[in-house]
Amino acid sequence: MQQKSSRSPWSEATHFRLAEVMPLDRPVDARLRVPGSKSFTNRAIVIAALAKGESVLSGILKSDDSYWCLDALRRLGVAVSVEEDQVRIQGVQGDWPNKEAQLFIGAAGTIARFLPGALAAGRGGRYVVDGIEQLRKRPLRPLIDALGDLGARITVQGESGGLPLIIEGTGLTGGEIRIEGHVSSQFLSGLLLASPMAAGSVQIQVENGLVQPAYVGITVQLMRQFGAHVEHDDHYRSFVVEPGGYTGQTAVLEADASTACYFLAAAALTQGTVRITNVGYSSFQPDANFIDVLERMGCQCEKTQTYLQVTGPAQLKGGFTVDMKPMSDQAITIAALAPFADAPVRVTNVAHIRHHESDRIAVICTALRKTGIQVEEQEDGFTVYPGEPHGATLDPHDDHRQAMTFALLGLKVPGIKIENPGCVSKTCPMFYEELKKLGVSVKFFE
Ligand SMILES: O=C(O)C1=C[C@@H](OP(=O)(O)O)[C@@H](O)[C@H](O)C1
Ligand SMILES: C=C(OP(=O)(O)O)C(=O)O
Repeated sequence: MQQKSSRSPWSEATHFRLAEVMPLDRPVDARLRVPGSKSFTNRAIVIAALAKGESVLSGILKSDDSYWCLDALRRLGVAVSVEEDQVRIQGVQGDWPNKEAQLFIGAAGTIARFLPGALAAGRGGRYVVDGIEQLRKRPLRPLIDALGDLGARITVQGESGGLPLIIEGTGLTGGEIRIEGHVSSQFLSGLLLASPMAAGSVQIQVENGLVQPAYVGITVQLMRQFGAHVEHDDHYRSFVVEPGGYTGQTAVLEADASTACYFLAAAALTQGTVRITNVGYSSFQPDANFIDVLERMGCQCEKTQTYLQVTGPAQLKGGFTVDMKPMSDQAITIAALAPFADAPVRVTNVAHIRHHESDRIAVICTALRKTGIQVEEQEDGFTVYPGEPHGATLDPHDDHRQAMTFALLGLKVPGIKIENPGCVSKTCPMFYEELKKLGVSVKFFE
C-alpha cells in the first residue's frame, strides 16, 4: 500500500508549514471543555462494531485517530453514522460484511493494537492493515504472537516486524495465553477486546510488567459496560474472559484527560487559572493525575469529581524526580515546565515512550537544547535544568504531543516556532483554536 499522511478530513491547520505561538503578557484565566477521550472513543467504536445490535456513543473525539478507526469499520462494511459528537454503529458480531479490505489507520497506535484481534475473530475474510511509516516502526510482535496462540492467522509484512499486516478471519479459540506489557499496555488491551469473541474462555497471564495499567482498566470497564464477562486480579497480572461477545449500548464517553493537561499546564506557566469543566479527578484516564505533578511544582489545585482546576504559582518548584510510567503521555509536558522551575526536574521510568509517535525522549531533549536549555538524556527519561530558553524553530517529528508541548514553551518564550503544526490533529485538531480561547495568538506560515 502506498504511504500516505495520517491527516484525515477531521484535521485542521494541516497545510501550514510553521506556527509561531506568541508569549502571553498576562496570566490565562479560562474555563474550558475538552473533546472526547481518544482511548474511550477508539475502544468503544471497536467494541460497538463487534457487538450484537446498535450502539449510540456520545462525546466521541473527532480527530485523525478516531477518523481512521471509523473509516476502517466502513471499509469492513459496518454501518456507521456520525452526527456532531455522536456516532451510531450497527454491530456485526465479528461477521464483517466485506470479506476483503485494505485498511489504512494513519498513525493510531490504539487501532494498530485493537483491530488485529477484532479482524482475526471474524468469520472468513482477508484484510490488509497499514499505517504511516512511523506506525510501521512501532512494536506489535507480542500481540501478534498472543493472537497466534489463539489460532489467528496473521502475516507480518513490515520490515520492523509490524505493519503492514495481512489478517485472515479464522475465528479465535480459547486457551491460556501469555503476553508482555512492558513495551505497551495496548497489546494486552487489544487481546482483551477480542477475547469475548473467542470460542472458549481465554486466560491471560501478563509477563514482564505492564506500563500505564490504567488504560487496561479502561478496557475492562468498557468491555463490562458492553456485556462482556472479564475477571482479573488486583495487579492486572491475570485475566479470565468468558465467551459471549458484546451487546450494543448507549454510552456517554469520558472527555480527554490528556488534552486537558496542556491547558492546565498553561495556567501553571503563566500564574493563571484554568478550569477544565468536563474532566474530573475520578476519571479512569491516568493523565487526570497529572494535576498531582503540577501541585508538586507549587500550583494550587482543585481536584473534584467533576472538574480540575489549576492556578500557577509565582515560582514553579523543581528539585524532584518523578516516575511517569503510569501516565507517560504527559512525561514530555514536564519538559515545558521544568526550565522555569527553581531546581532541576528528573523524569524517569518511561523508556517505552521511545516507541510512541516519535522517540519522545530523544526528540524533546533535542528541542530543549535548541532553545538553550541544559538537559541530560537517560535511557528511561531525562533531567531538565532551570534556565532562560530562547526562541527556536522546533521539529515535533509529526508527534502531536511534542507540538503541544512546544506550544507551551511558546507561551513564555518569544520566537518559538513549531514545524508541521497540523500534527496536533492526531488527538486534538482544535488545539490552536482552544489556545485562542486562552487569549494566546498563534501566527501560521504557509
Ligand atoms: O490504550 C490506550 O488508549 C493508550 C495506552 C497508552 O499506550 P502504551 O501503553 O502503548 O504506552 C497511551 O500512551 C496511549 O496514548 C493510549
Ligand atoms: C502514545 C500515544 O498514542 P497511540 O499509542 O494511541 O498512537 C499518545 O497519544 O500519546
